[in-house]
Amino acid sequence: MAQVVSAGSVNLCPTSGHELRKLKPSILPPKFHQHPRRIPDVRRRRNLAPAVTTSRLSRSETAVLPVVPEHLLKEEEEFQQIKNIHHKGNGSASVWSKPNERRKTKIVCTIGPSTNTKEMIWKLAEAGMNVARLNMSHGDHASHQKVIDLVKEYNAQSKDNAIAIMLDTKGPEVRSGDLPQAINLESGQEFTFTIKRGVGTEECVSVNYDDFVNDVEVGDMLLVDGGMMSFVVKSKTADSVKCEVVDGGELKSRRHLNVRGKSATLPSITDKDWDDIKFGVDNKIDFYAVSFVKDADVVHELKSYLKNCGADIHVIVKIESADSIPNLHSIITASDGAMVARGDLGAELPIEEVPLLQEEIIRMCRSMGKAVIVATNMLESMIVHPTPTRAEVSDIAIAVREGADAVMLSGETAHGKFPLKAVKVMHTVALRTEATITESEKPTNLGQAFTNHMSEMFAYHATMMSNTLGTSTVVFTRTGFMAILLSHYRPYGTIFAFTDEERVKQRLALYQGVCPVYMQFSDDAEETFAKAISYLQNHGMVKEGEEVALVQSGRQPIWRSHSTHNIQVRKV
Ligand SMILES: Nc1ncnc2c1ncn2[C@@H]1O[C@H](COP(=O)(O)OP(=O)(O)O)[C@@H](O)[C@H]1O
Ligand SMILES: C=C(OP(=O)(O)O)C(=O)O
Repeated sequence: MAQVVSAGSVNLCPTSGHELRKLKPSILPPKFHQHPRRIPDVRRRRNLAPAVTTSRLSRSETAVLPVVPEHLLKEEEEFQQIKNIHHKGNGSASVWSKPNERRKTKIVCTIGPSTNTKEMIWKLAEAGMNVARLNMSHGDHASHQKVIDLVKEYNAQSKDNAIAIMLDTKGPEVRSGDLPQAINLESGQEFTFTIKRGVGTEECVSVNYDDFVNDVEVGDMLLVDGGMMSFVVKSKTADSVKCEVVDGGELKSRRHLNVRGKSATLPSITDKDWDDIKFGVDNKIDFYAVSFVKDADVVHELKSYLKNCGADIHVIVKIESADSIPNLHSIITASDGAMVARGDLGAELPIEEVPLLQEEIIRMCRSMGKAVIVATNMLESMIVHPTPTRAEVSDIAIAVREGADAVMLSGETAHGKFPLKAVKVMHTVALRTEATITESEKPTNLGQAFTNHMSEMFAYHATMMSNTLGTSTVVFTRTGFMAILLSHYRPYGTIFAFTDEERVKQRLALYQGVCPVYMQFSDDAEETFAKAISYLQNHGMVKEGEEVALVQSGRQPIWRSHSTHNIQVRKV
């Protein structure tokens, strides 16, 4: 924690007094306008969903409008428009029953004591989980192995659904030690953190990081559990840090410990992480989520290790360290995607920076064609309550509107009381929000190099074509590359990605708008197209007479010797 955020261009945050790197001027989140309205009669008569109609307004428009007949009319128009968009996005929405096929934004679920059984994995998958996350900060290899085996078993027996597996490294995180039982700490009382092992009393608890005493200074603010409790450092000895409790609460075992404005001076990948990474290679998992990445070097190191092992595992960088912010661009460039890990991010940096960083990271990933996940506290209250707060619902809607590939559940599914309800809420909110998105920001640098990148040109034009006609897109891919590229253009319709690799099918489960399907390709392109279309028809994913945009391109186009790259419209 010796590296205070300091070098480079620094901006003194006037309200918090913390030193912050100057972020790019942020584009404020789009403003929404909610009419305090009655449900118009016409909607009631037609038995339409009594949903509040949201619409994008320019910033200059006023916030609240009185309800007059014109507005009711406009409201009905807006509602119809949304219905049409919904229809455009999902040509056959009415005949689909499975949540995963219609929702575009994916759901990552952390698996823990509440969900690590066969019954719960199956139920989570059916409720809408797309990615199972294993947090290596908890559990052991045997318990994670059991979950991996169960997810693979689910995938093997499920013909029309796939769950990706993400292994989240513990990283150089600083945690308090084990306690025989939770202790209550009152504001104003003294409390000590020590680097001595095995201490867990009412007055003092161990910290798992030997340089803790060297890294913190008198006056530093310590945050426990992402800021649920805070302490100010009063004095230090050779092995202990004496603090005063600022915001008290219940201290449980193995809680996160952050020092405001500082990152731990530890390597991003620790010995334990390398051990866990090898465990991931042995189990052919799909993604690593790498904790506390501070620069691109660590991503290069991991990628070259994976290459040497011949492992096809994608690397998602967790943006949670103060030190990562100045290196965001190079870190994301080196990776396959990023996770906005808001828990630690909001502890290392002032919390008011978190929404701005979330927007900036999503924008950056989108512009670079990388996956992006928004994580932590999304439905936190549902760990103990069966319904979410309205603020949590809004938080999910914002991440969806900002264009995240996926939203994540942590404690809600790992140790919460209502894991299935949490997934259902996330599913419903994402689906409802997606139906109101009229146009999404197009990737800025994708498509600029059309002359060099045939695939990008095809992805761009296939998207334009499917959006204009209101069709789904059907793509054939061996590596997943073309499906991922299409996903970054965010077509309104679903991307049905046919692949002859089970691993690729599983990985594509993370990507926004992609519905992966395993299918063996035949040597004949026409025969394969026909097989794919009849698969979609048989599964109720497209209807007879409907058009689909068919894409045959990518880095390794299939049937290249027989036919050229092409996009075409086919009638089912
Ligand atoms: N594999 C596991 N075994 C036991 N408990 C777990 C596991 N995964 C998660 N949890 C519990 O769920 C909580 C929330 O999960 P997560 O946000 O991933 O963890 P953390 O914030 O501790 O890194 C954890 O603090 C822990 O109590
Ligand atoms: C996702 C996060 O990481 P972890 O759950 O490992 O603390 C976070 O800090 O928000």
